[in-house]
Amino acid sequence: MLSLILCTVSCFLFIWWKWEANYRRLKTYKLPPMYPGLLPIIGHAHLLIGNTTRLWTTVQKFAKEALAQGGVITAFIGQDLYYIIADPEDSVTAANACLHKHFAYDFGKPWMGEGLVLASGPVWRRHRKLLNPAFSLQVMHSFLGVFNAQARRQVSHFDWQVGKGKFDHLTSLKHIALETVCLTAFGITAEEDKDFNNLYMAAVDQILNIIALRFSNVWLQSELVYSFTRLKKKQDEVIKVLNAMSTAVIKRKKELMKSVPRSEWEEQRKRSGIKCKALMDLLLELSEENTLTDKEIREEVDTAIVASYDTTSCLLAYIMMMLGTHPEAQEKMYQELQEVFGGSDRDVTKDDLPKLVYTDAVIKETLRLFPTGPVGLRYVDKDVQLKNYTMRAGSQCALMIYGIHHHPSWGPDVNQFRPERWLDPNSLPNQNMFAGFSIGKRACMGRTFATISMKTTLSHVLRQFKITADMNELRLKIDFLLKPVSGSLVSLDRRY
Ligand code: HEM
Repeated sequence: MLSLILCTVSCFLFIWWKWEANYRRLKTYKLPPMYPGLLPIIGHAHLLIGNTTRLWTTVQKFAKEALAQGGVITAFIGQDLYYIIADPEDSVTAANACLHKHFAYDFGKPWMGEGLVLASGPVWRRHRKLLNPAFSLQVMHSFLGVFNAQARRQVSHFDWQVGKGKFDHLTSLKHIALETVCLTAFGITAEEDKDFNNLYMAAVDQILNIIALRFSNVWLQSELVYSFTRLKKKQDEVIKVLNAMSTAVIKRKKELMKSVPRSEWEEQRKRSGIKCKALMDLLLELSEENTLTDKEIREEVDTAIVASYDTTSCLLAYIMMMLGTHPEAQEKMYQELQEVFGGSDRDVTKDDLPKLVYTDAVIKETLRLFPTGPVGLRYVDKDVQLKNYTMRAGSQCALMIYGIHHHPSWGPDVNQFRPERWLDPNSLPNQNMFAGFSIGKRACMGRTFATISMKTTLSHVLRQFKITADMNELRLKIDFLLKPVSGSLVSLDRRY
């Protein structure tokens, strides 16, 4: 017993000594101000422990402190030094210099492997270049037929709720968004088994929650400790469901391609209006050429599904709630739609898209206040010079997108929902101030996809319904993405 106590005390003293030595070494550099509440050994980790609602509160506090201290602060999580950056210029510098993702992204690798969001180094560079053509404006415009059809399906889902009071509109938005990515990026009809889709979407929610919990509860970061937990068992179950989706998508696409000769397939694609290769066609072509392995294809399919449907549906939910809370903004948007569509319920065309200026402002303003990806975490693999500090190689950095969006340069009404601020580009602070689709070389590849599909959905929904909501009811958490815990409720009345 005595030897066990002695052993535990010695281990503790050794860890403490190591932590102190590391801390004293780093303090010899000119560091940005330290966030209050530093404790020996664990640093600021105690502020992150708990559920992911608490994590969201802590992230907001870190961002506000960074802004109060001139844009950059530091914190320790265990031994790791973090540069927490809310200064827009420094964020761009850091985002472009540090292309390596933080180790927390590895927690998602049993699911998405080296897919674009998680990959680093040469794999990321190669895949980004290979997949880039699938996100061109031409490809996105060719999806407009599907976006319109899906927006009409969304309207018919919402029809059931008219006049019935508040309902949770996120579930329906998610279903339609999942179908949309299958129809566009993968060129297949979505899984018709509703139960399977529900199971899949629940599994996505669970895995994102698990990843966030592993980051915030630091003892779970050790693979050894984690392997003995119930959370790990849950993860294994959930991953089986997640992989079943990408396997089904690839299988269905391959069957579809086999059922018709190649020449006819190409002809069909031309007839469907898709002139360049959509993501799945490109992936399968790269597989035929042996440029990508089957495993890499599955990982990119997993990545594209979740990167697209979960983000766009959450943002659409926030936008509808914002419009429901701000009837004057909703009325302005409705007036714009009346002007562009001349009072008809016709489909959105590519010529309409640039005319939807106020709609675009509503999307950006909501994303500014509710950034779907509120923080980007990166590994600092070399010394990086910021405006006033040098980030040291071997440390970590947090790009505080939420902080950038609340920077004082936005003006005294920074916390208010005011889409009008986007209407005069000259009155906007510089372009680095908007980081809703992230910033720098690793910014979102699906920005155009997301913007066109959301504009199309909103154009159809707003022409049909008047929305009422109360944004104060919304409770948020960071499950990797900024997600509602509860209260994503709206009520709908028909316009006519
Ligand atoms: C409202 C919708 C969307 C928002 C707000 C959004 C936001 C973001 C953000 C913040 C990142 C950086 C993530 C990080 O560094 O951790 C990102 C990356 C990414 N997004 Fe999106 N996204 C959206 C929709 C989409 C869609 C529709 C697609 C695909 C069809 C997509 C594909 C990607 C990919 C592939 C990356 C990784 C890029 C890289 O690391 O090189 N996103 N997105």
